[in-house]
Amino acid sequence: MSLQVAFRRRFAGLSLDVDFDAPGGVTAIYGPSGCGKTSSVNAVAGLLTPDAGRIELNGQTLFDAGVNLPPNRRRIGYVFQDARLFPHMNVAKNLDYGARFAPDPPDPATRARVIDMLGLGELLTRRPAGLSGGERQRVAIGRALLSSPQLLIMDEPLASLDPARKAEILPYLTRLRAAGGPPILYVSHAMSEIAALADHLILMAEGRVTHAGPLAGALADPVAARLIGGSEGGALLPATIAEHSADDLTRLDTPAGALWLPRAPLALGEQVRLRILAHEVMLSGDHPQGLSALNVLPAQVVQVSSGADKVLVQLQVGQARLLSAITARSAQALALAPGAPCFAILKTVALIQTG
Ligand SMILES: Nc1ncnc2c1ncn2[C@@H]1O[C@H](COP(=O)(O)OP(=O)(O)OP(=O)(O)O)[C@@H](O)[C@H]1O
Repeated sequence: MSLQVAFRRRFAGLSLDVDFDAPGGVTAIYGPSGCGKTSSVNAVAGLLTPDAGRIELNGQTLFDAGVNLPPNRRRIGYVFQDARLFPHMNVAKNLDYGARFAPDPPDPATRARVIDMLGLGELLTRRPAGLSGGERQRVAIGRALLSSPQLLIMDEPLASLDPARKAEILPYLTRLRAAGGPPILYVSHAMSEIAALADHLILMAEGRVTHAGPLAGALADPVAARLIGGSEGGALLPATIAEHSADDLTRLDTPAGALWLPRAPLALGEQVRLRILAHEVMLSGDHPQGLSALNVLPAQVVQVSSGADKVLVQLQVGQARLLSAITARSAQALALAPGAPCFAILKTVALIQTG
């Protein structure tokens, strides 16, 4: 898949000047409220007409001077924050409504696979009013998938759900990604969702793209981490479940080396992601002794980035880049400079299931 987006649109309160490419997989769009995320995906879907620009999907021009393909001819599935199901139709009919717009409607096996993947089999005869918010969102995702889209847009699909429902539905989205579903443009305020799902990250602020690139690289990059803000920066590593030990620990093989976590109820060989937030990584000049931390890794400083609050230190650890957030006082005491050897002490490592 290739999506190229470049457009301008002036509103009374904001001028949008958006330019990004989405190469395939899941591309997350992240940024503060009102920065133009929804407007950007609406321009791709054909729900917002730019003042000027060009939008191209898989070589087909969706928008350009003299071209403005209507939404129903763009072959884009859209999942909104609220499910927007037809209240008078049962789940099966809502799902099949999606297929009406497919130029090559899904065969019964594909329909059955989508129903199975989203756990909709038990719900087919129910009306939307009798479904939970999470169930309604699963139906909305199924309906969008059955329209055989070239691209799926999800705009804050979990935002209206409570934490329990969010946790329930996220595995369906990771499964969709793992099953090689259509490429997805995923708008979200929640970096935890993005860390579980996305391959690429687009950061926006005040109507513009401020960073675009692979997600893992952005999270471990001091400049992008500051744009993301808060305490969301830190490495995201692919990992494989490698060993369960007799003393209830699990070893994971990662590009940063082997890491030990409390026993994870996952099969050997399973692929997961690990999120190591910058403020969970301490640094030491020498190999620390007598520490309870399970994971202490030899590292080399790549760059030191001072900001208004913390100092962000990017580290090379094995084949991976990690980020550590420390105080200016600690950075000075450790005399950190590019190339300096040190030890990274990982206080917490979060395991994210991705399949
Ligand atoms: N139809 C419109 N008419 C006028 N202004 C609009 C319109 N649509 C969007 N805007 C302006 O564009 C800004 C960006 O809106 P948009 O919904 O794209 O932001 P967002 O990043 O998705 O925000 P949120 O995270 O709160 O959903 C809005 O604050 C508003 O000022």
